Amino acid sequence: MVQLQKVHGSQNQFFLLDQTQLKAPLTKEELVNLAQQITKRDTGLLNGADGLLVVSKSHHPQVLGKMQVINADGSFASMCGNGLRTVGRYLAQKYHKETFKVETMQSDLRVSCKPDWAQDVKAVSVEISPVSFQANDLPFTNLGATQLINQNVPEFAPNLKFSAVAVPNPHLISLVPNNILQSNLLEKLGTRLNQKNPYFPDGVNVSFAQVLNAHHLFVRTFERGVGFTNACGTGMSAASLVYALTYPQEHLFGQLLTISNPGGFVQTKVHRTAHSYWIELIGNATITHYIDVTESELHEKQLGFSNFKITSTTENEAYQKFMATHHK
Ligand SMILES: N[C@H](CCC[C@H](N)C(=O)O)C(=O)O
Repeated sequence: MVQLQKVHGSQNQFFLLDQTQLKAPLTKEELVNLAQQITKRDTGLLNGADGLLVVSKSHHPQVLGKMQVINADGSFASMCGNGLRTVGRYLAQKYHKETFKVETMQSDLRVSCKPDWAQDVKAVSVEISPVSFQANDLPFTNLGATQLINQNVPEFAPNLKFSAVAVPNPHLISLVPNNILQSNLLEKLGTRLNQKNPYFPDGVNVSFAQVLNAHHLFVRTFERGVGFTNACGTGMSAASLVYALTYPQEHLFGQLLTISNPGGFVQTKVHRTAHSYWIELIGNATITHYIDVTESELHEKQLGFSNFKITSTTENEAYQKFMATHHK
């Protein structure tokens, strides 16, 4: 038997599969097929999810495992902030370690377990990096510049300023007033920039961030390869960086920020390095279900989930209870 987990970070939901359990790891095609089917909100497993996190062996020193991220549409992503917290918790429990690195597409990232936020609400801190504002690192084109930091882009929306940053997956960020946050502009722009368009050939995660007070943002994200999610870890991290750069007089680097989202909240800390930046993302890593299935079923083309044996945890109730009393 093979055990999968259904997990969430700030209610950004994923299935997590540790491939090292398998005699024959799934091929790339089988992983994409599994991700596309299991995440479907109607016919998928447990009302679906936003993506599939695949854990496999890393050959890098001091690295406990490798994380691959597959969006609900089957596209691969170079990074997933909420997902990395749940993978971090998984590897911490598997190897009885508190602080270690996880290999991701572009770099080995630091992960450290934090004191529980509440009974049955585990918390993990992860490193979000590398960070780049260069057009060819997103990529973006046809915006008249090789960097986009707090610029007007009338083609996207009148009167808003936009920033484009790779962390390293691609993000388009705008700090907006509440009425814009509540409008359908984010859905229209997110949809448009994730279909064939002259600006983001590989698509882009689009986030609108509202400044609630000096150390508190609300961030909503339309994700590449998924659509709206309850939270986007890399989106909230990118928004924190853009916010710190936009208000240098607030001296926000190194300050603990609270980032609320439709699924709850996380904390971020933006760090400046000699040549760039990195962001610390701290938040819950919740396991809602354990799922036992035979290895052969995972290799099947047409997955039926009826034989998947589900065991629910009580962690989601604990998370909801914590958010009800702490949601900022
Ligand atoms: N949709 C993203 C990947 C998932 C990122 C998000 N769920 C997070 O927590 O960072 C992309 O295609 O770049």
